[in-house]
Amino acid sequence: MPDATPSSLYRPSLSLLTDLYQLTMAYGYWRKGMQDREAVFHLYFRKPPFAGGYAVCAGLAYAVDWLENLRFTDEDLTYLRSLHGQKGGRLFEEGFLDYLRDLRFSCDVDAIPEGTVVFANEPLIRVRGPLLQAQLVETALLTLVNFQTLIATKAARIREAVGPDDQILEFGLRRAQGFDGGLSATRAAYLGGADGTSNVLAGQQFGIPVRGTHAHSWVMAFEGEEEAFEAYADAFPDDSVFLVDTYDTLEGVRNAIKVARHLRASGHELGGIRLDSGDLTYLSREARRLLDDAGFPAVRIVASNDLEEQLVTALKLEGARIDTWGIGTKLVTAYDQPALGGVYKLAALQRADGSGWDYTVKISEQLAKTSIPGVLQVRRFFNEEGKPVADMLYNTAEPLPEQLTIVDPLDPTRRRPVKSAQYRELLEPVFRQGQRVLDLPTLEESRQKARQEVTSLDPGTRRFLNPHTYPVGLEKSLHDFRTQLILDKRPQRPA
Ligand SMILES: Nc1ncnc2c1ncn2[C@@H]1O[C@H](COP(=O)(O)OP(=O)(O)OP(=O)(O)O)[C@@H](O)[C@H]1O
Ligand SMILES: O=P(O)(O)OC[C@H]1O[C@H](OP(=O)(O)OP(=O)(O)O)[C@H](O)[C@@H]1O
Ligand SMILES: O=C(O)c1cccnc1
Repeated sequence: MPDATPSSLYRPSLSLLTDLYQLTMAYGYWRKGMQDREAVFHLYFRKPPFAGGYAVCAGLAYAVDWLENLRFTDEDLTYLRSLHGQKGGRLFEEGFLDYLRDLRFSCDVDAIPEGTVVFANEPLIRVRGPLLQAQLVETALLTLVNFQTLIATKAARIREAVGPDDQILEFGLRRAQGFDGGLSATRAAYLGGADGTSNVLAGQQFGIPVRGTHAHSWVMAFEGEEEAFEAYADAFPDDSVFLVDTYDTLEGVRNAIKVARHLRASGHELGGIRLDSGDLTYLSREARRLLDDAGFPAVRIVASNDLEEQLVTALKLEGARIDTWGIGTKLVTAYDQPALGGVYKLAALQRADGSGWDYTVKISEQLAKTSIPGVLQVRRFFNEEGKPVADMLYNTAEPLPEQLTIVDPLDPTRRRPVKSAQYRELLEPVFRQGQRVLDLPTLEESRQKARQEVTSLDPGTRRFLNPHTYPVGLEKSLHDFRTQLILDKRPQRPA
């Protein structure tokens, strides 16, 4: 059994970061000579997370990196060579491993940029290219995009709850789903709206500002609380935030004020105090009063303790005086919905004789789960004020009619003729024949985009409770075509 340590997991090749069935299907396509049939797949989710009205897409930078580095190394191939089936025979023949050794990603990829607000059924990524390759990348794309989109959305909701001015610090690493869960969650949390993190590796890797206070153990390691605060202030005279709740919170605030006076006498100012238990509304109000009365109105109040967006909303409504929100577990684990159910579905396959597309559809008993055929693009329409009003999915391989009508895929009687002249195509070219054609935005740019996109939404779509469903529909000729395809594929059983 090879030893795997965190550092050995970050390896030159992550091409085996996939489900076995992607490789068995690849082998099967190769044996059948189908590997180069052109195919189109879409990655999308069917419901925004957290019963919300939107999601903030994230993870594309990781996905692009994974695709650019897709290579089967000798080490990967040695492992694949060692795999055997139930009866002891080798799973993959040598010729296939040679094929994998020479494989170079050659698909076209179009994607919605990180930080964009997205809705159910919209392809976040479209992969078009040789069937074997377009299928092979499914699992990695899903694992990278599903998780980061989930966490970026959670962070955006927390930003909505705290408002534009307070600071959000992400403190989740210790409770994250493993070490990469921690690292990618920090990135996505920052993209979605956090201002900083306690995660030092994320600071180094992504340039996210690192921030922090100290633990209860710091106070417990000294004779008394005041002595502990003095010692911390001595080490960080301009960067101290004292955790005041180890023994008695308001007594802790008084001790913090004493040390703040000493700091001021030597030309420094206390940065803040942190509350980590008890009634955060009452304690923050009392702490604010004590600090203000003592002449320290600029000392910030940080609060932590299992916070999430609903609790933050409640604390705000109760009149809590909190300036910085330290949020860990419930942000980085997306506690109330730990997975986004994004899927990756085949939508079109070039005919064997190369004479055009055969469109494909996965039928389900639930209409919401029936896939959408085509080579899809998402067009977002805006009103005169530049606010998004509706999104339309359409098939780029077919001509568009003059007059556009959007049909709700779940209720085809709900239709909207398109009036707005302003629109944007959401999917942008990222790879052409395996070569990257897009310079990715910086994390900072994606973060700013996320905020601007969320604030451009209607308040009804932004609210937490029973949000308004933003209109996303199929262009009518796509809807008609899909309906006919479903009728053709579904067995017509006699009553
Ligand atoms: N004013 C408030 N309104 C609603 N919930 C609050 C309020 N103040 C704190 N909470 C939340 O109540 C929960 C319980 O907090 P509390 O400090 O009583 O328990 P605890 O975390 O077990 O404390 P300790 O860390 O001392 O063991 C936490 O999730 C906290 O964020
Ligand atoms: O509550 P979260 O949103 O997950 O935020 C992170 C929590 O992690 C720390 O607690 P922990 O008890 O691990 O250590 P401590 O001694 O520093 O409080 C910190 O005090 C927060 O309460
Ligand atoms: O710096 C902090 O206050 C911190 C860091 C990690 C977890 N909880 C708090």
